[in-house]
Amino acid sequence: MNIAIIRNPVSGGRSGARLWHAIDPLLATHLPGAVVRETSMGGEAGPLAVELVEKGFDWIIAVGGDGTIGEVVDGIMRSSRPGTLFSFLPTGTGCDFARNFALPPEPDALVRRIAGAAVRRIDVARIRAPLADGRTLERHFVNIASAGVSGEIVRAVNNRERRLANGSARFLLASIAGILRYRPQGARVVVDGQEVFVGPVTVAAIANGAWFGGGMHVVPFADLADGMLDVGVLRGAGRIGVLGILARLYSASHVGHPLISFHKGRSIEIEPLPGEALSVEADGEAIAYRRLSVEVLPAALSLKI
Ligand SMILES: Nc1ncnc2c1ncn2[C@@H]1O[C@H](COP(=O)(O)OP(=O)(O)OP(=O)(O)O)[C@@H](O)[C@H]1O
Repeated sequence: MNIAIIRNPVSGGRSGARLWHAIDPLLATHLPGAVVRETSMGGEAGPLAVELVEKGFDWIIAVGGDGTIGEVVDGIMRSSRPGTLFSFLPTGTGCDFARNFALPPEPDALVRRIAGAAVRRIDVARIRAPLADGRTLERHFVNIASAGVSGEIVRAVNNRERRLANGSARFLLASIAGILRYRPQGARVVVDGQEVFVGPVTVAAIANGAWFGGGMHVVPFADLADGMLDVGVLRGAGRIGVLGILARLYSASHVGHPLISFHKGRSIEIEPLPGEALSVEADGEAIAYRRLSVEVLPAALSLKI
């Protein structure tokens, strides 16, 4: 099998680099012949995945965080062979997608696990945004896309010049700061053509996986392989109330809170009401879209993990 590894060398900072140095010498034994390509800047992993698939590689392994995983999945989905095998070795900061799988933390066990894993099909989500010139912008995500304060938090977390902490602590600090600054925006949420909410929103998340924000179990019912997307909507609320809910997200004890509703569907729209603005992120990366128009692609990804 032709194996290509796409590595983001800056993912996870120093601990990501340490993990990679432990993984690298194991490749020759467990993934013989694997070609390693490193990104040299942000946004390169997706086009690199397309290039490698078109060159004939039939198994692409992402090494990085959620952003890199999402970009590589997007590349595979855009390629002419979207059924190409995909795996990942999580070396990122938040590693929220990896939380959906019980992966061993030790490098040797991790590489063995990937090498010997069976292939399973999981769902992928596709965002579509119409452009003024009539074209449609498309991007896939595999874990969660969201709109609201989470979009602002992701922008702060990914700002490499202003980092106060590492790992999940960085998400928590950015979340507290983001919530204290945020004013809920008016939005409309539509699930399979039915309007499920209109009004001020703090966060609306469209989930394929169950975790975001460095360990927040935000949509705990989300199932990667059910052919559906789960939606969690946290309505506009006072800052202290939202900080209280933030504390509950890690243990999923926010479920049942009167300000939160959950929905399930195949096609989801989250759009700002006139005069309002939503910050949007997908797989932990800020994206320039102002609304989310998402559909599920059931069993689209051949995941070997
Ligand atoms: N060579 C590079 N130099 C600088 N930035 C890069 C490079 N390669 C990728 N990037 C960018 O690095 C960012 C972070 O990547 P990634 O999500 O993989 O790691 P992370 O942020 O540490 O982990 P997580 O998303 O799990 O919290 C992405 O925006 C990606 O586009």
